[in-house]
Amino acid sequence: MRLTQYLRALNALDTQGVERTSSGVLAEAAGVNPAILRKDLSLLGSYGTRGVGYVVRELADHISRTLGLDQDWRVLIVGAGNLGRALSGYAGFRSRGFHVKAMLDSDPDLVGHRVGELVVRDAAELGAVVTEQQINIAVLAVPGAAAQPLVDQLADAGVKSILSFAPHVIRAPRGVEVRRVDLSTELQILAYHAVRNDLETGQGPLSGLGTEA
Ligand SMILES: NC(=O)c1ccc[n+]([C@@H]2O[C@H](COP(=O)([O-])OP(=O)(O)OC[C@H]3O[C@@H](n4cnc5c(N)ncnc54)[C@H](O)[C@@H]3O)[C@@H](O)[C@H]2O)c1
Repeated sequence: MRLTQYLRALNALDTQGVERTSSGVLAEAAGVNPAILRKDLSLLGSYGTRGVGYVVRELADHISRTLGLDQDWRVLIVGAGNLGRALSGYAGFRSRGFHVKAMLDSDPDLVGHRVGELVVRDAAELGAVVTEQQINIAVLAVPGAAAQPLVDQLADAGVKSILSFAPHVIRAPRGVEVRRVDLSTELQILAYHAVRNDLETGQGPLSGLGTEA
């Protein structure tokens, strides 16, 4: 999504103390074509001023509002294993408006244990926790086979946005947005590009194979 790329670039400029920027600079920082950026921003109703450009903070706030990032997002993490614990401790969520409010696990040995500021609760309490903590986003950090039943339970409890790290394909219930993050696939894509690149530049272990089919 290009708006998130613009926002990341604007936040980086803001952190560097840059107050105004041009479409060319912003497009380069976001890694997109300047004409596309200008079109996207004009669709948002945000026109840069000729000779002045865009006011960095103002535009970042405008994009944040458009993306719903000015809201208070209350996050539930399901799965208090390696990944769930790592995610719950990530400070970058809070600074972007995502507040981890609860963590669940089905393992009785983990229930009741403290992870940072949270106490792991029993997965059987899912519905009650969603209501009590007014959860609007859930993150699944559970084994693949556990993901679909949890998505269905979360949907029944009223959660409409779910991010799953589980490797299984998930059927999203009606009205629920499920996004999957699959690091293994991303790594495979990266490996594929690295091999292609080596073949094309004549470097690397497979270079002797050439690029012809
Ligand atoms: N997508 C990625 O990039 C990526 C990267 C690492 C791990 N993963 C995936 O994330 C998941 C978690 O990985 P991990 O290393 O943290 O595993 P882990 O085994 O350390 O943790 C999984 C936790 O889920 C709990 N759990 C199992 N079923 C549950 C249920 N029904 N309700 C609540 N909790 C339940 C387990 O008790 C365990 O504590 C796995 O599916 C793994 O394949 C994905």
